[in-house]
Amino acid sequence: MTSLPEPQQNLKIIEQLLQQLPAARPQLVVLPEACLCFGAGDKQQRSYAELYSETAPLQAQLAQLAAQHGIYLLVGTMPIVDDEAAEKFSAASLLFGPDGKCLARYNKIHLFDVDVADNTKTYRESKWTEAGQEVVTVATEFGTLGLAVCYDVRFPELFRALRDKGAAIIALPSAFTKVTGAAHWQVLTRARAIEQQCFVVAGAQVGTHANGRETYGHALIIDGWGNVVSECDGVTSPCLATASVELDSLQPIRSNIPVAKHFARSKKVIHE
Ligand SMILES: O=C(O)CNC(=O)[C@H](CS)NC(=O)CCC(=O)C(=O)O
Repeated sequence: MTSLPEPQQNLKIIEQLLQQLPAARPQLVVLPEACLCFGAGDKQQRSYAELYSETAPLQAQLAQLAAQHGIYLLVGTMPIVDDEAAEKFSAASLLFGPDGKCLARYNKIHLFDVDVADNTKTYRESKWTEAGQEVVTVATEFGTLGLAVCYDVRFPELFRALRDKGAAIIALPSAFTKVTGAAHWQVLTRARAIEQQCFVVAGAQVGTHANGRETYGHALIIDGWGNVVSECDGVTSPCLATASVELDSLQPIRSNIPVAKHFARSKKVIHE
């Protein structure tokens, strides 16, 4: 997506995308980071933040979309507050189930306080975002889903923890910068899939946004062997990358290359 600042306009784009979904169920849809509000000023973003509640208007609309299509809908991130008076919000990833219930919330742990390599831009996400404190996995009818967001992909320890908690698929909604994306996006996402022997489903923002920011796009679905099984072209927007995958394909990879077992052993040497 090339998300706009205003949530209702983005919801319209999401509704159109969902019209194009393949018929197969169960179906997981991973939207990009900041899919409901992108390129707004900090104050404007804060003004769209909701309490985490099934009666909050945006969450109710998203729940209704998940139920209408009978899908697992992972809402990249949206601004969520736990206290109406809070200055900062969580960049929260919410999973809605096919019955419209919110099944999980993950608050982005690693915040993008970064100067991009060519010095064109500085990012200070922690100025308006509260960092997450918890590793989150969630059981679905197709196995355990692990949740991570964008810049988290540079921290393999989080992905190890998700695998330890049983993840078979890791959702990675993102909004990579054009510069870092061109250099690192595919290498990082494939590396995390290979290391943890998990599918990685990485939604992406693409194009030029309201604040002039450029994002890299190339939403990806990667299998547990590191193959790219579907990819958006980095130009078309909105765009769906879709794949039908066999979760059982992880089993031979995991038994032939037993990294989880070997890590349990080496952890003592490395961390103690
Ligand atoms: O700010 C918003 O509206 C939405 N959030 C984002 O765009 C976030 C924080 S600024 N972007 C990233 O984490 C990029 C990571 C990245 O590009 C890298 O690791 O190289």
